[in-house]
Amino acid sequence: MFPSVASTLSLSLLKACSVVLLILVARGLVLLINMLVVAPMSDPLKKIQGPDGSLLQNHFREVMDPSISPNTHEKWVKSFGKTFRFHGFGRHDFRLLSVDFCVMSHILNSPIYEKPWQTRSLLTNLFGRGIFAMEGAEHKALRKLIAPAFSTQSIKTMTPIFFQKAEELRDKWEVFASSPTATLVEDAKIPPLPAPPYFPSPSFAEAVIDIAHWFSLATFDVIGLAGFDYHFHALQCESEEVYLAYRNMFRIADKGPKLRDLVQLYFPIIEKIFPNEATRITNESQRVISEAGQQLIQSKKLAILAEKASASEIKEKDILSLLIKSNLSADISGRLSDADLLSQLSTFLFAGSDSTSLAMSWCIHLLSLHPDIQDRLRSELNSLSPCASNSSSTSGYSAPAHAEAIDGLPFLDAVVRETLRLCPPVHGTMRVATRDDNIPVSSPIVLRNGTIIQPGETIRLRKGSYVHIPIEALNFSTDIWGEDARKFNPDRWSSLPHPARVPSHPGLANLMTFSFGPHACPGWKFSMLQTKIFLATLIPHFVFEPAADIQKFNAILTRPYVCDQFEFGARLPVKIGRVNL
Ligand code: HEM
Repeated sequence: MFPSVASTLSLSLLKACSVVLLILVARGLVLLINMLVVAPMSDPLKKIQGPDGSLLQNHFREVMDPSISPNTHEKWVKSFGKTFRFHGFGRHDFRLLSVDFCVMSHILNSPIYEKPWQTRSLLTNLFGRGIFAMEGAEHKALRKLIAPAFSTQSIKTMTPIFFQKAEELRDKWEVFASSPTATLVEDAKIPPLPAPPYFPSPSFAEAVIDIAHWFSLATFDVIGLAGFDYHFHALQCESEEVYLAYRNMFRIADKGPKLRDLVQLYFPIIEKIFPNEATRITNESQRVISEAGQQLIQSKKLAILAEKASASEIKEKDILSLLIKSNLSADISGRLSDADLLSQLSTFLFAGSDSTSLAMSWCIHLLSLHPDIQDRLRSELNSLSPCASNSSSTSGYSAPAHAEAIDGLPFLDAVVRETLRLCPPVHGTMRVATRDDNIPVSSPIVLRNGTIIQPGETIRLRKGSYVHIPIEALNFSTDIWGEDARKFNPDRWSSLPHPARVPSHPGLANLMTFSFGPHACPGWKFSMLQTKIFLATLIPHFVFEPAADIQKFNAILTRPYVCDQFEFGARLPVKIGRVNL
């Protein structure tokens, strides 16, 4: 009797399971059909022109790969106008792309648009839940909190740090430039480059250095000191633990997301159950960063509490101090936990160092390709004051005053802006609509059915639609910058064409490099001044020539690679020689 009850029970259970499974499969099918067929039919973006593709074709590469994106964007703008759609994960997935500033301004300033959860999740996996992952009131409060660290006054107080690190780097490079047998990089883990093509030049010793590597060390030290009042000494000790942890983590991230990474975004459990080599390296790097960060937070907390106890005025304006101070004073409910503080620290370490180091690397690269511009810049810097051109240290004169003089040099300013325009370290970003919206356009759009949307009228976007913010494409737009938009021409900044002069956002004319709106880069002034001070310290001492063909690769940031040597990772070798003083 019992076996038959048991078998009846198990039969019922089996039936119940089958029904549940059937319901799940049916529901999945309905969702799939809705996603692939029904929803796209009523998507307003379907009406807009854009490149077509086969069923599962995507246009991610055309949109985001800097080796083809400039030509593709230009071709699409010619064919479809300034605002069009492309395909994400297949023909059903319509996404908006626009080089119309009116459209971009609306999207970047409206609270309707947020970073997609996929972007936030990817960044959270690397840095924890820092500012990059925040939206709404929480994000606004944090921006307010850190604002004093990025004020003009605060940045002025950081200039001695910029000079100190620029001079340390100059002294390191002196050794290479005066030794014809200098090695490319001291880090033995990076395989040496094959012999570079020879560029005959009587002024040159045969030293070739990887400037991307060196700027990366120097800017890491700068953000440590300026952002957290902590000295990593990465420039002096390239095997500095936290720095290496970062580099290792980015050697993985720089390869770009693989299919497995995309699947893991939707099913994070896979990473936990089947960790691969990349996961293990990332976890180990995060462990090192976390340990160092926790120590830093604790000692900073103690220092601030001690200052509080002695009733002396707390003067520190570095990012970490500001976060901790506000934490100690805010009501308990609004306080950041130590884990939150750690995520912010990790985020700023990345945001503040890598992007600026890339800006400097691209700048030297462009100057090496344009010796005439390099010479003009050197002349301007030499005319400034002896401090800029000789090897004396910054001690003995006021760094902020000297920084102000450097900041005011017109050609240096033009060279830095032009580099940031032509080689934006952030190639593009993404937003998603959290509600239905109507977006105003300033340039006409011809819909697929021939209807024309006139300037001042709007296009409709549905909740959940993705928008690509094409930073590089806007920087390369011939409508904004003129016919020679893809040329390195710093002189354009002394007579900008009208569309580039009327800023659609505050900041650097219509340069998109730092984005704009509530998520715009808070570090742009910090980065510009730091770059200028480094150039003012290095250019009067060294001459640079190209050492290899370089290409851009974009994964989170746009980094330089030696053509056909992708496997060696990001690097930018240049020939370096001493200027005969
Ligand atoms: C050349 C150097 C830099 C470039 C090109 C750059 C570019 C950008 C861009 C494009 C964004 C907006 C991303 C988005 O909306 O999706 C951004 C955000 C941000 N940047 Fe920068 N950045 C640079 C330097 C810095 C520096 C030096 C710092 C800090 C010291 C910094 C801190 C941040 C932070 C915290 C955010 C997030 C802002 C938010 O979400 O509210 N950046 N940056």
